[in-house]
Amino acid sequence: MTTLSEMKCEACQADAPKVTEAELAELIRMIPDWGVEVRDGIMQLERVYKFKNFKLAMAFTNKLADLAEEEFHHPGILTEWGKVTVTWWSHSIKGLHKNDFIMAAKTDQLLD
Ligand SMILES: C[C@H](O)[C@H](O)[C@H]1CNC2=NC(N)=NC(=O)C2=N1
Repeated sequence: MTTLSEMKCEACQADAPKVTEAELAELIRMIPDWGVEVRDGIMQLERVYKFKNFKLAMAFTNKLADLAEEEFHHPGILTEWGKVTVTWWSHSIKGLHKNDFIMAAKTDQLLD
């Protein structure tokens, strides 16, 4: 069975469907270190990664930027000393698409 991190994002059209509640319940279990936040009515996936210092946090941030460009799907990123907060949602549909779960799983792989 293909895991989320092995999947590719699909082009995110403005009329693409948000994940249903049932899909959300199934997909969130596949990325157990991620939480769901709602900001300005927009559902988002979020995880905080901890690092030993700012240099390591920045190195992770740069790898994430490359990943986002490869998939042309981009996160919110807050990079601080020893900490990177990553937030995934689909701007075009103002909510969560399967792409966001794929990218969250791929983000976790950057730690390997
Ligand atoms: C213009 C629009 O932002 C682009 O088509 C892409 C770029 N990256 C993106 N990233 C995310 N997270 N959501 C989008 O809808 C999105 N759209």
